[in-house]
Amino acid sequence: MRASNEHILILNGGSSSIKFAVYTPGDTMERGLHGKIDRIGLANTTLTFTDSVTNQQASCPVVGDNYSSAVKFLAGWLEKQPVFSSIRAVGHRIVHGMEHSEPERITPELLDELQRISAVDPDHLPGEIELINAFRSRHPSLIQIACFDTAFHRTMPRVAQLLPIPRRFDANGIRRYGFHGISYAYLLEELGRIAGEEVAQGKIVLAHLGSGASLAAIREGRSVDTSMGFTPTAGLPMGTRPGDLDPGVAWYLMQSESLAPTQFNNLINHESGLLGVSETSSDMRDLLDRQSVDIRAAEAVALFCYQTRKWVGAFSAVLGGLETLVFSGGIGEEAPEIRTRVCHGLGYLGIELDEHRNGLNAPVISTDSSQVTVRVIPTDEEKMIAKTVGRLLNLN
Ligand SMILES: Nc1ncnc2c1ncn2[C@@H]1O[C@H](COP(=O)(O)OP(=O)(O)O)[C@@H](O)[C@H]1O
Ligand SMILES: CC(=O)OP(=O)(O)O
Ligand SMILES: [Mg+2]
Repeated sequence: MRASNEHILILNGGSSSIKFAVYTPGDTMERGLHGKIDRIGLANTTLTFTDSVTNQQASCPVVGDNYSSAVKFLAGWLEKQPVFSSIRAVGHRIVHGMEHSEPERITPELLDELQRISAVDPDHLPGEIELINAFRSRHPSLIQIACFDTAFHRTMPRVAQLLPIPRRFDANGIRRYGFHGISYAYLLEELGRIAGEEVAQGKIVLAHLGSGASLAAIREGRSVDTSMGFTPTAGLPMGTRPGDLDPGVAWYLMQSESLAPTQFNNLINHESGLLGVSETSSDMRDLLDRQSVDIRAAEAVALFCYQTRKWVGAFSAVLGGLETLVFSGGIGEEAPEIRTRVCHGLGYLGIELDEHRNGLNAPVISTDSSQVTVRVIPTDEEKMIAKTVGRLLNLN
């Protein structure tokens, strides 16, 4: 039998942030100390956390200006927290897992493999590997578990995975994988809990609209397609990533601007999307504030809404109809104007928003007579990982 004071630490290593949360395993999966380091690589990198006892927020400056220093700082800071001595396992969000379809205990072999494939997602994997190594070297007895963002989409039919490039590349694993799978798994579970299993087995589009943004088409509880592909730069425009880009643009820029591969990688991970088009910010809040006075901000917002609407339409075709549309992620959960503009003109699909409900970020934002139920469900990747780790270690 497990000791009642055991805890699980969850780490979600993003491209410019690291989120963390401590959970008590069990039916309720109670969250204790949690927080994040954000603005990694920028000035004023800060660790903010919520004290689980007082429920008060505090913050401290992070020493150093890159991902490695943020990882070291976080590991050192967590070790000093009283709860750390009762941490039994660490669960990691690993954004790219290629063929891995299940969560796995992190072994030296798995680490080697992640290292080998880290070039496929240079924006997430190297940082996530550093996080694993930091805890492995400082606390070798801690169990570490990898939960892959790609795993949820392993059910996609072959036609949704194939890339239309020479066949030999597919043999090397160069195909569409899709991401945000931990979030999608959580949203689907929540949908079943809130609306019932019959709804969760229906024709669903899940829209995870955060700094990274994607949509997934779900039927009978399984992913049948998603907007991201071989890497998280594909699909719709995001904070700093372009989404789908005419492949000829890559070659043209390499010629005309003498862009080196690393510069191109930087362009598609850090300089494009909302930031690239607006020339001011990757943050949707800033752009919504500025759109009436700055045409560049207005165009960035319009492009985001237009492309997201296109993906909803495409996925309704993939599913042969649509019954439920779910908005999630920072933008999906908090921006009524974006939801209105995404749904604009989708009446032909049976989508009818109730603007009052939408303005309140209500759980259901469609009208009672809408054929498609449109919902807002806050996602919780950390909780989903905690549940998985608890289940794997028989702690729940
Ligand atoms: N009230 C809001 N209105 C519009 N956009 C918002 C609001 N709150 C958060 N966002 C946007 O959500 C995005 C971040 O989403 P989030 O899911 O937190 O991202 P991450 O991928 O970093 O976890 C940012 O573009 C931010 O501007
Ligand atoms: C997959 C992905 O884009 O993740 P994030 O939104 O955390 O950057
Ligand atoms: Mg995210």
